[in-house]
Amino acid sequence: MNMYIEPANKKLPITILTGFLGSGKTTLLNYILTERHGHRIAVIENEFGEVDVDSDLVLASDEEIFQMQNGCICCFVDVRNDLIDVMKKLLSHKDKFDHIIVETSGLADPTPVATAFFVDRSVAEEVELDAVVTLVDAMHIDQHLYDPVLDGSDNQAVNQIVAADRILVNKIDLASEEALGSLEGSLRKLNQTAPILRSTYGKVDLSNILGVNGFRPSYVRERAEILDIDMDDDHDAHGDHHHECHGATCDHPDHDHERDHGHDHAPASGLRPHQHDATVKSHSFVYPQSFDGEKLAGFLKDYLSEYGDDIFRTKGIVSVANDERFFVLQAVHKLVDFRPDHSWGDDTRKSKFVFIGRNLDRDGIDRNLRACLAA
Ligand SMILES: Nc1nc2c(ncn2[C@@H]2O[C@H](COP(=O)(O)OP(=O)(O)OP(=O)(O)O)[C@@H](O)[C@H]2O)c(=O)[nH]1
Repeated sequence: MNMYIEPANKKLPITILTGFLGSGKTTLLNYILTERHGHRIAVIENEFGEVDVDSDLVLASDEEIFQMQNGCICCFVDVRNDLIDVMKKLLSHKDKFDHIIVETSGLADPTPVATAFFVDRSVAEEVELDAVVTLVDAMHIDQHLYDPVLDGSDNQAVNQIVAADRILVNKIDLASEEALGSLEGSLRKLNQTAPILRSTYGKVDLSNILGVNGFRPSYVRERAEILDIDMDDDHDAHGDHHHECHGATCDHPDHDHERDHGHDHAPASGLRPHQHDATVKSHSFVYPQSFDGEKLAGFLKDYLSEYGDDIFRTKGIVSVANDERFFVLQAVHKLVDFRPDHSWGDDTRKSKFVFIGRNLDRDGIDRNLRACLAA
């Protein structure tokens, strides 16, 4: 049985626009919709706390805007099902646009929203996640990141930053250079890989946040960049091209096994020091060998269905034996999307995985991954 999804011809890229309440999502969206950028965009908006689902598809110039207002998109299964229905409607006349933006409510956790696209197979085959773009209010974010009320419970402001592929620090007109520097330092501790951009009223070079997979020489690199996986051969400097990761036992100096998404930063706001999920970590694994694709797909599915509550995101670029194409892994909690992409071309074949979450068993993951290497 084929356990991974074969690629359809051309997939519609989806950008998930997230950010805490009032961070400037609608402002950015309006900027995107009025800017000439060559994309024809359909928008799905999810406002928090409104009553009705507006099932009309509203056409606004070249763009299509669809409002979902019956609850928070990340909290209610019904709303996520609505999202799939909306998506199917959009896909039924996809000739009219080439990009979809989903604006989540300010209290949403973007990961369940991203997950929703993988749930429905017919939708999953037609769309792909371009990027999770998280807006940060340069002036107010501290009070949410260090919210003492949330001590010990889920903090959506933190989750939004952790899940980001691009972070846009907005409202820089309201913050000093010093405060921005310190904020960016805090953001870096939460998310070590997403590029951090700055804006006022959402004005940003849109090529940095939309269609970020376009126009790069190496397709492998491009996909890796979207997934924020560093595919650079760190080991060149050491003449160690074939270094294998041994998880916890690996002592390679350049190896990025454990990125600490936890943080005990001193709050700029003067609130008492607060620990956000010091338990959230990321581990990466790199292997020069190719994998048995079926085995790996089976392992990922089983492992994430068992531990996916704690594992927020899993990403990877994978070399599969006897297949010219590199495979892209993108999982959100328990839902796994693992599929072939383009040919490796001139790029060196190697596999790299990133696991982000709590209570990660690095040795166990390493052992299990190794068991899926091609014979
Ligand atoms: N000074 C300043 N104000 C901004 C900037 N960007 C947005 N705003 C203002 O911030 C407020 C909130 O912006 P929105 O775009 O509505 O924020 P949002 O993220 O969509 O808010 P929610 O829908 O509540 O989640 C509005 O009054 C904007 O005009 C900025 O760069 N500088």
